[in-house]
Amino acid sequence: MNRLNTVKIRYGLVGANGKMGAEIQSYFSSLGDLCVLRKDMGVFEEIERPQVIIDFSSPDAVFETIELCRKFNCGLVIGTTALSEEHFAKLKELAEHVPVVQSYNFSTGIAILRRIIKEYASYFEDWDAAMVEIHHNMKKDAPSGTAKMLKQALGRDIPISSIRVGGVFGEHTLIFSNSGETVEITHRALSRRAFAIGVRNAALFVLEKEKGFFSYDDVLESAQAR
Ligand SMILES: NC(=O)C1=CN([C@@H]2O[C@H](COP(=O)(O)OP(=O)(O)OC[C@H]3O[C@@H](n4cnc5c(N)ncnc54)[C@H](OP(=O)(O)O)[C@@H]3O)[C@@H](O)[C@H]2O)C=CC1
Ligand SMILES: O=C(O)C1=N[C@H](C(=O)O)C[C@H](O)C1
Repeated sequence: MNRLNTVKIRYGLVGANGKMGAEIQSYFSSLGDLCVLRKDMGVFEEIERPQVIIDFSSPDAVFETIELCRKFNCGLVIGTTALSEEHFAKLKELAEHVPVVQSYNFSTGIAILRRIIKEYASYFEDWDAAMVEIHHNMKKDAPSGTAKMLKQALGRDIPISSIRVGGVFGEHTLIFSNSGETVEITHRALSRRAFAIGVRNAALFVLEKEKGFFSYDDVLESAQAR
């Protein structure tokens, strides 16, 4: 059996009643992990000290989440989007004491796409570029965190179109075009499980680190190095 699947994580969850909160609890429970702290709007249940806190909620919750990590002296995995510079500054302060993994997308496919973009962006230097991101109609922020992250990987400003429709879990298409041809690269999440798997990888990574600010790329690199 995979060694990592024998570890049972005792975790805290902020945004526990949300869509990602439900998916994380369902996936983590299937592997024997225990949710020992649950926080949501008007909800706070603490059973015992968590080894790691996971936050998929709202930017409004993040400062309190940081305080919780300080109180329990435990690491953080944060997927909440639309964070401000102040949020990042506070998360980095926290990372001086405990490990923090922050990513706007915990799917492996987006991590690969990001690497592809970084490596091949220069081939498209003279081409027009744009992005289209499609998400479910309950999503509060636009553009998506992933779109911002992919734009940063590309290293230039490009137009981003955001579409909110039905139950789409998350689609990102990067378009390169010149007068003669078009290249499109799409990533499509087929369920929220793709994110939950990455969140668990990140939680296991946090358990092995002392402190520091990490990306999901760091988590994947450390898994590849094993
Ligand atoms: N990094 C990644 O891989 C992914 C990131 N996300 C991001 O995760 C976040 C959550 O997404 P999703 O689960 O779809 O959203 P949901 O709205 O379904 O869930 C968020 C939950 O957090 C609660 N919440 C809101 N504000 C607070 C607060 N101040 N304190 C405690 N709880 C609060 C909400 O309560 P209420 O409904 O009452 O407001 C809700 O129950 C978003 O930022 C989203 O973009 C999503 C998927 C993947
Ligand atoms: O809110 C969502 O659903 C998602 N949010 C993240 C984002 O904003 O990029 C990741 C994923 O696309 C799903």
